[in-house]
Amino acid sequence: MAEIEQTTNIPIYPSAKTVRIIQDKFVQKEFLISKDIDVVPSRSVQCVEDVVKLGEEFGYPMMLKAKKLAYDGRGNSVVESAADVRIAFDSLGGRDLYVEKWFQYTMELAVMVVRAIDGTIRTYPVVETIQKDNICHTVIAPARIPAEVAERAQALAADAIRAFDGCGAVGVFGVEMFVDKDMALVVNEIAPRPHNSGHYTIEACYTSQFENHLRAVLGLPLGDCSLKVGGAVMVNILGSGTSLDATWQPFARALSLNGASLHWYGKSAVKQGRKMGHITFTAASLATALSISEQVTQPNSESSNSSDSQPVVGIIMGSDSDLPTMKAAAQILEKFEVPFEVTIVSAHRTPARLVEYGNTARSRGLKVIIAAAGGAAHLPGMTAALTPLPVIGVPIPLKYLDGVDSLYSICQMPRGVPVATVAIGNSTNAALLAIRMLGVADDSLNTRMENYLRASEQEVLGKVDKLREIGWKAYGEN
Ligand SMILES: Nc1cncn1[C@@H]1O[C@H](COP(=O)(O)O)[C@@H](O)[C@H]1O
Repeated sequence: MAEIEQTTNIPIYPSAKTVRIIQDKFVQKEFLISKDIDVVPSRSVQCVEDVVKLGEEFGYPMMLKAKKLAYDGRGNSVVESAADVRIAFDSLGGRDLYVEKWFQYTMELAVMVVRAIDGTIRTYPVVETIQKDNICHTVIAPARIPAEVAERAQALAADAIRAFDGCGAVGVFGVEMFVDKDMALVVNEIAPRPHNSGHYTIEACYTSQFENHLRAVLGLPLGDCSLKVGGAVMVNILGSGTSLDATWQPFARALSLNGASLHWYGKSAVKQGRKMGHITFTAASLATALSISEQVTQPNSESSNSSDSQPVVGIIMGSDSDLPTMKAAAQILEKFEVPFEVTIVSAHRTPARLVEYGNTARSRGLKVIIAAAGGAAHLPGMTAALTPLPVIGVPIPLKYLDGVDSLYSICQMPRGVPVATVAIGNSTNAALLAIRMLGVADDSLNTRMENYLRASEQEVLGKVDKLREIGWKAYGEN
């Protein structure tokens, strides 16, 4: 921060300098451990050899992290084994790095802490943070943990910030921690600033993290950090592809909900996975706040009020000439009463439509995509590259090469972008696999799948009886 001439008695918070001091101190585990703070062990590294040496001490996997500008899954890399060290190191090349020991956690918690100039410390409630793809998706306040654990978490967060006494650390800090299977707590990261896991405080607490930050650095009395509602759920809204319409969908749904407060950040461009805003749901109880939030986050689930016919499986095919092969998939989904949509998307003839379909599939509520194409069958692979949803590829047999060309171009995907490929022309199996995937979150589908398996077993056993009864000659004439 540039030098600012101090014209009043209001102290000026040297944020950039403090951030630097704290960052440097925090990566030295000895600093916090010497103050009896339980932290995930971490150590600064300068070169590949340093990382390899720590691999021997910490064991693999380990996290390699950049000291600065590492957030939302960026600026860090998992080191699976000694063989991965160089790749991981080079991927973060040229930055100040540290290595963190792998920690097997059962839950992630966060506590916002505010420290006044005179050293007074206040803690906000303990919240649960739920990450997907290394980005925080949901913050639940208060965390669904026993009171005794919450007390320990607040005390640990306060102690962690107290450890920086003497560094000029004033203002708001986000303390993130892991919970292990025995409910032990260790500090994972400290963000020396107002934090995403504290955004819920705007609507849910008497004094928001932002107001308390200002109060702290201006030397004013700190405000009340406690909840003024029964519960709050903060949901981050991430860019859905580059589509403003698709990204806006959760806001459109939240506009009609009581207890939903919308924050759109007004960023100039929508980018896939970028935080574009957040919505905080508050209510007299956490259960109610959660169920309101589900009307935005899971608009197709039973707990929300939306219609049952919202498609969860998308069947796409390169041409209408693929429909005779794909009919069987539609019939299976109909039989299992799984809502689905069918449309034509060609990777080569309608590339822009493919990008739009892939980028918006998830936000439109689809859970699985079945993609069919023949010949140079790039549709399934390109779709899998655009969406995190599972994609099942159906190779269509054409006049030449009997579908082997389609099979190879669908299943031979590069590492990192999987397509589950079924047998040539077997769209029935594609639909059955999609239903099994949906069964992970809907047990009634598993029951229906068991019945389906039993019915096909009975069908074969019936044939066995008939063959035995009438003999192979008569059976063959039937
Ligand atoms: N690979 C590809 C890209 N766009 C269409 N196709 C495929 O080309 C085949 C022949 O399409 P058509 O019958 O329309 O000529 C179809 O199997 C269709 O999936």
